[in-house]
Amino acid sequence: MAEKIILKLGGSVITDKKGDCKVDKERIRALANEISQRTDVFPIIVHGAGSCGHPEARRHHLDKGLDQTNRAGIFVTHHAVGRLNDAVVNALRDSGVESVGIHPLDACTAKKGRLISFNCETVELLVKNGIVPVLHGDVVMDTEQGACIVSGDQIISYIAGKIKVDRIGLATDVDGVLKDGMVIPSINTESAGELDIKESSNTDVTGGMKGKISELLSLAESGIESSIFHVSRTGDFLDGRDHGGTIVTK
Ligand SMILES: Nc1ncnc2c1ncn2[C@@H]1O[C@H](COP(=O)(O)OP(=O)(O)OP(=O)(O)O)[C@@H](O)[C@H]1O
Ligand SMILES: C=C(C)CCOP(=O)(O)O
Repeated sequence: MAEKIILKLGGSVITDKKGDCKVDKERIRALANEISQRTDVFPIIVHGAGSCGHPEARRHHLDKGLDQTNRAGIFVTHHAVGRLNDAVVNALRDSGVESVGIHPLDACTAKKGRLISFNCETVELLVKNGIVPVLHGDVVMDTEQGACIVSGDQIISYIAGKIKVDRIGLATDVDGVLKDGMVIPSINTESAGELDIKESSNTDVTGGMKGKISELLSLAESGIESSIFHVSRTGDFLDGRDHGGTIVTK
């Protein structure tokens, strides 16, 4: 039976973070092609927003919640990341991988920026029927602050707590978690405290690498490991080979 995995495609690798919603179609096509060549793994895909969501969310200060002045930001931000989601789904389907987009705005609610509900049964049934669910970071309605931005990393942490998967991998634009330019092969809560993990050099409302590590460390604390690696090593991760990146562990 195929291994069930969660694969995150970082927003930085599927968009040009310098442009305003500039989808990197070539990169997405190449990743879809990599995925289509594997029969031993079945992925649940989660992607970030990159330049299709972060600039919009920042402009409408949605990370600070909703008020009378920024309600238009819901549509604008969701629409931008929705365009990116369509591009990922279309590329997968063009490569022969049957897939469909699942949008957190429609499926989830949050409280103070943290997910409190997400019916994962739809994701499970899609997987059971051989259809790849493609989720993403999104604007989500929030019981306390009106709305918030939920990162793809938080989505991973939530669904991995509900759906049993064999492996979790995050493809990004750096080789892993770095210290003095070198990849740290493995980190846990204790060792991460000693590292200088910063946000992101691009517009990012969800904490960049710092936010990512914090989500993955809480997942690791519950016994679920994950890997961060450079996007060029995605094939290695899919095949279960050494990916040269960082393993986030307990
Ligand atoms: N210690 C560190 N090691 C590696 N990268 C770091 C570190 N500190 C900060 N960073 C920054 O984090 C960035 C990666 O995080 P970023 O959130 O941009 O990734 P992403 O894969 O695009 O994810 P997302 O889709 O959530 O935006 C790197 O490009 C780098 O600039
Ligand atoms: C900015 C939006 C809409 C989602 C952010 O998700 P991330 O790129 O995974 O942090």
